[in-house]
Amino acid sequence: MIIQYADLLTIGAGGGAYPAAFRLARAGRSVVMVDPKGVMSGNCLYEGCVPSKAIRETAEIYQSQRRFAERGLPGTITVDFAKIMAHKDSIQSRRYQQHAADLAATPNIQMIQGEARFITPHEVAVDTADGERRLRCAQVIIASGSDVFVPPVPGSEFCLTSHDLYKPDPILKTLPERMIVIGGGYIGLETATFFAALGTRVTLLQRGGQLLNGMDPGMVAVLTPLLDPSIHILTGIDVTAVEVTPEGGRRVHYTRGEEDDTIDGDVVLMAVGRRPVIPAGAAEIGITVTRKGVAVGADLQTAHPHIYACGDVNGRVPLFHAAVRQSMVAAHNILGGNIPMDYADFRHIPTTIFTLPAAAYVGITPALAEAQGIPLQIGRYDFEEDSRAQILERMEGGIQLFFAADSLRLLGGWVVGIDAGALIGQIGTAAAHGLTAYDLARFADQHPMSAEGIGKAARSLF
Ligand SMILES: Cc1cc2nc3c(=O)[nH]c(=O)nc-3n(C[C@H](O)[C@H](O)[C@H](O)COP(=O)(O)OP(=O)(O)OC[C@H]3O[C@@H](n4cnc5c(N)ncnc54)[C@H](O)[C@@H]3O)c2cc1C
Ligand SMILES: NC(=O)c1ccc[n+]([C@@H]2O[C@H](COP(=O)([O-])OP(=O)(O)OC[C@H]3O[C@@H](n4cnc5c(N)ncnc54)[C@H](O)[C@@H]3O)[C@@H](O)[C@H]2O)c1
Repeated sequence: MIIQYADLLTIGAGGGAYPAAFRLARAGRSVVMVDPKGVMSGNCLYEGCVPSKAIRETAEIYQSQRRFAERGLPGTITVDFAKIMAHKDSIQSRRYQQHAADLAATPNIQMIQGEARFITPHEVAVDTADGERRLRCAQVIIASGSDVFVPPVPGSEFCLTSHDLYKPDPILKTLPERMIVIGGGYIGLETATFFAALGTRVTLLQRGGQLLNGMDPGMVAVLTPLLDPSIHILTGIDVTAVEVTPEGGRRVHYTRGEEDDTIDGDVVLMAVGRRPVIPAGAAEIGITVTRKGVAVGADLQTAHPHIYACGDVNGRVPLFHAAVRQSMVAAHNILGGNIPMDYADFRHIPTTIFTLPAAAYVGITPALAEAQGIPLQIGRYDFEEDSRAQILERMEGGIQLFFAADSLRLLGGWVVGIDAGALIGQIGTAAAHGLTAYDLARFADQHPMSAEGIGKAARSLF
């Protein structure tokens, strides 16, 4: 057993861990990152954001080409699924090389491939291929992230998960003719639209009455009719079993209201949520763990002020950029001697559902405003009248901005349609920094870019 000392040890090496690791290493602290993957970036690069969006962008280019077949780009592009997946894999491997170079170029920081568990609040054991290592640590950041949740449905082992689909060298090798998606959240709905765009016949089974459970029903109502009508969406579904058919396909058994029914597909994607990954020993050393994950406040400290929990593991806002910002907050508070000097702003984190088309939101939207009794003034801009949307032949959707009725301060917004993921960042920055409808209305954003719609939405109030 080797005993090593570290000023900071991170459990995990994803977005919740490495920004703090690099910040502290640059400040001269000795840092050790532990992750069974042995590489940086966690699940975002391994099986999440980057690989899924690599497939999305390819599917969108394919859609665009077909839209422009009658607008000067005749001819047929065909789908070579193996090459699409190879492109995805090559981006993952390029980014891993980039991260390895960053790591090699930074002094004071070491990566250990292994799984960490707590022995005491200041001692962590790491199980590696070569046996156990022990580290004494002044500070710890728990950033062990989240993992696919597979419900206890008989036959769920016959389903694919996002891990199987998006990991390097994924299990799915050919484009399925028929895909059944269980779950109409981020992963289920995004993946359904990517595969439908590539030519798969997709059926999506959602438990509740609304897709994208928990998101503003007004935004979901704008998005839903814009989704590919070939996607067969069934809501109010309770999946009861999955089985393999004699032909080697999959049959999903479900109940809807009083009725039992089945549906057949070539593959089934199980996408009903993720669960936090809690390192062994955490609860035993006094860290509070709830169903959502490790309990933390906006300072990211756990019950032990020298132990922080950042990213998906705390269940606050399970998105990559949220994890990165939390990691930086933890780094600042460590540098401040565990007396908080920085806090995460959980209210202004932009969220994009990268469906085709996409929807994005930030801050306070009408459903939340109503629940909190906040009167709103709403600024609207319709992409029907937008020059870039017309150029791209993508005039569906638009921008809505939500202002406090008394001060016209921007509280939030949503975008459905073109450039949603880019526009929501600009809206989020404005809301986080207290800009008003007057500020947005007077800013000369670029023409002909969709961002000029933000100023136009603000000017719709005057
Ligand atoms: C299919 C999919 C698509 C997504 N798309 C987006 C997107 O477009 N945009 C977005 O913002 N977010 C997206 N997300 C979410 C995003 O991936 C996460 O929010 C982000 O990865 C969280 O970072 P993290 O560092 O908290 O955790 P993770 O990325 O989960 O990293 C945690 C790491 O900890 C390691 N670990 C676990 N236990 C231990 C242990 N005991 N010891 C040592 N190491 C351990 C794991 O191996 C893992 O590498 C997506 C997720 C999925 C699954
Ligand atoms: N664009 C992005 O930023 C992005 C993309 C993908 C994933 N993510 C992250 O990954 C997390 C997990 O995504 P997810 O889609 O797995 O979870 P989710 O919580 O977003 O959605 C799960 C959906 O499955 C439904 N469901 C639950 N049980 C069901 C059942 N038995 N039968 C049918 N439907 C059922 C729920 O009603 C819900 O709509 C997200 O919370 C998000 O943090 C983010």
